[in-house]
Amino acid sequence: MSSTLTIPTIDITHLLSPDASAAQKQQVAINLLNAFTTFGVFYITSPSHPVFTTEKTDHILDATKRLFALDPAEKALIPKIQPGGFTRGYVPLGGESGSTTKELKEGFSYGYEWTAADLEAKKASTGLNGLQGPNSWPSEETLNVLDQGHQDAFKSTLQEFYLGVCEVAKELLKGISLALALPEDELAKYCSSSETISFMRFFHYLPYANQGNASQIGSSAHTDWGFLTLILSPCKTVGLQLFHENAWHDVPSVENTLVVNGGDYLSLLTGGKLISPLHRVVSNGMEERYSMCCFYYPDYHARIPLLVQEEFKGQAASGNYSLLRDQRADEDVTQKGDQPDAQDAGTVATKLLNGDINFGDYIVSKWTQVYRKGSAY
Ligand SMILES: O=C(O)CCC(=O)C(=O)O
Ligand SMILES: [Fe+2]
Repeated sequence: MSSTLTIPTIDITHLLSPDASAAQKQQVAINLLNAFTTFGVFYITSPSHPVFTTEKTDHILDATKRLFALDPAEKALIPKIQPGGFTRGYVPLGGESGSTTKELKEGFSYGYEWTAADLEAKKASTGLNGLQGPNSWPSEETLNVLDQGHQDAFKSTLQEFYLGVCEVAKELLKGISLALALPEDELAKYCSSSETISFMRFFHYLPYANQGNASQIGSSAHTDWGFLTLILSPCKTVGLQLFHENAWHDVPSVENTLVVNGGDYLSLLTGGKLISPLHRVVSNGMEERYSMCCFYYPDYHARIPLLVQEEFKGQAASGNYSLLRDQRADEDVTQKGDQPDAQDAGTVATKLLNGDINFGDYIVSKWTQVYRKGSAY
């Protein structure tokens, strides 16, 4: 059973506007704090920003549908994601999971588009970190198929959308900093190159009824690992659900908004004050669902100290974050005591908060836990 909660929609225009007064920004911060401490999930909007317009949403949904509607043989030619945190390319059905449940979804993962010159310059200077690199686009031939008869080219539509969502995330950081009684640019200090390691995932959740599979799970119950997740959810069909007060609740699609949820790292840094919510995706059996999820990270080398003074009980104290749990598949867990990186949640939390490990190195090690070779179910 699930029901719908009244999850707030927060207009963040005052965070985006250079003319907004301190009082106006503070009001947005209060709304963010309420939503973050009650649910950990909320909707944001700002009519003045292109990401929230019906026109752009329609273009993105159309591009997403075109991609997943490709001929299976053509789809199979798109490079597949590889293990490790740097995930770019096609995610086949069953290619990745946070649990042993077969998740009925396929995906496509992309991020920052480097120019060839910038990529070479970066390699020659500091080198690429473990979350940076070129995208894995479909071949030119497939891109031509995707673009046929459409005004907006597939690749540029996706690139523009990714940068737009990263921009919104960065502005949102101002409101979150204020919500934590910090200077408005505090969190942005740790996110100067976020867009080069954050990434977007387009998901296509398959209706289970015609898959010969009774599982309703599109994405198993989990918390997100990072900082902020921003989701465009343009399909009216049931899908995203939030676990709140011991029950699952639908997080329905709301036009011209993005769904935002906090990630484990942000929650950990606030001693659990900002909730990293447990959520999942279910299918109603008959209808497809598409979503576009941006996983917004702080800088790879970020070592962020605890951001709050007060002690909070609850989520942080329980250590119940996916980020801190060993999620290797059950079959591997029997051996995990032998693994050099097996550590309990409390130890990992302390290391992250003390700055003994940086965000990026830890995330890279986490990603290897959810990768499945091919469709190994
Ligand atoms: O598709 C969605 O709405 C959410 C997916 C999700 O929670 C995830 O991939 O972490
Ligand atoms: Fe998630």
